[in-house]
Amino acid sequence: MSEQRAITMEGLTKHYGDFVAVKDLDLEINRGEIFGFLGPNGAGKSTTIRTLLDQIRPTSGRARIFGLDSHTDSLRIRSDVGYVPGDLALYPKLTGAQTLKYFARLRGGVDQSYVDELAERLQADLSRKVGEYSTGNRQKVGLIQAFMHKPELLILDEPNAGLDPLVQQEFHAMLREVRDDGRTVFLSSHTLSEVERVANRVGIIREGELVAVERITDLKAKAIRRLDLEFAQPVPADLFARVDAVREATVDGQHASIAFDGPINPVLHAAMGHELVDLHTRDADLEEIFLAYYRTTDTRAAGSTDRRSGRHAAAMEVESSDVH
Ligand SMILES: Nc1ncnc2c1ncn2[C@@H]1O[C@H](COP(=O)(O)OP(=O)(O)OP(=O)(O)O)[C@@H](O)[C@H]1O
Repeated sequence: MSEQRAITMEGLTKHYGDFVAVKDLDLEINRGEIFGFLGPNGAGKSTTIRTLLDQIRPTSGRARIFGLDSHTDSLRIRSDVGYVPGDLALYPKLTGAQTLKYFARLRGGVDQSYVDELAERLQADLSRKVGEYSTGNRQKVGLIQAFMHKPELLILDEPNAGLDPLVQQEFHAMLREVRDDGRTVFLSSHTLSEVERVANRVGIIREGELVAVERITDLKAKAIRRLDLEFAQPVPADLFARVDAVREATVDGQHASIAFDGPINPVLHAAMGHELVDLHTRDADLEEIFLAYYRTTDTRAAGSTDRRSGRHAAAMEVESSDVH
């Protein structure tokens, strides 16, 4: 267990027939970090995770957890991992408490007082039958079973589903405690706002390919910013069309709204010669950065024959309406 890498993926690839769900993933997750694994629905997050856990076999490439092969050493690995699947299925006739006792037995026993503490922190009602639970309550049972043996690595596939904001805050506090303990969290999500509060680094996966791996702070430094300008007179619609830094510009009469990266100077330079009445800048949040990554790659993919392009564009539209 001296291995410093919690997870190593080398050329990890998974085909379903001739469909490429995950393509050539190279990624290293260090011990003691919270890593956000981000991508829209269908990007390949769950497939990657299920490969890590040896629930499915890679078509090529390999994954290691604490230096151990995810396939040949899967039994040894399991005792050090806590996992919440994206499609958590529990026995509907057992109560939450019975369910957790069952999982605890499978683990060879856990500290019951810690289970009680987790249940209290997440405000989980364990007395009722799981079949009667809301999504959020079921998710809480999933989280407790993942945390209860204090694993070295937590692999959480979209764990926030159905949790109300207060419980989410508590859950984030629990994740930070895991990290402060030197343990590791691999957290998949389709919304950046969910991970930006807790993650040290994020990897962005799109159509099975890793398109970026960044420290959260670097991602913010690269951030696209927004500039809103109000002019005294209407300005030409293509005023910012030739400015490299401009990623997106909406010019409507006397108003312009610009998304840009890098220094502000070239943008202001383009505006010169027109009388400015007001100017307002703001940092884009990570959701916008996330969408920008997708916009760039979507443009590149335009005209490609990838049968999934249209579907992913649609998925991102739903996401953007969620965040704007
Ligand atoms: N058993 C399977 N057979 C065929 N295709 C599959 C199978 N499992 C997943 N896929 C496809 O692989 C792609 C990646 O799916 P995956 O579940 O890994 O995505 P995801 O990023 O976890 O998305 P979601 O958030 O929707 O779960 C999807 O297009 C999905 O339809």
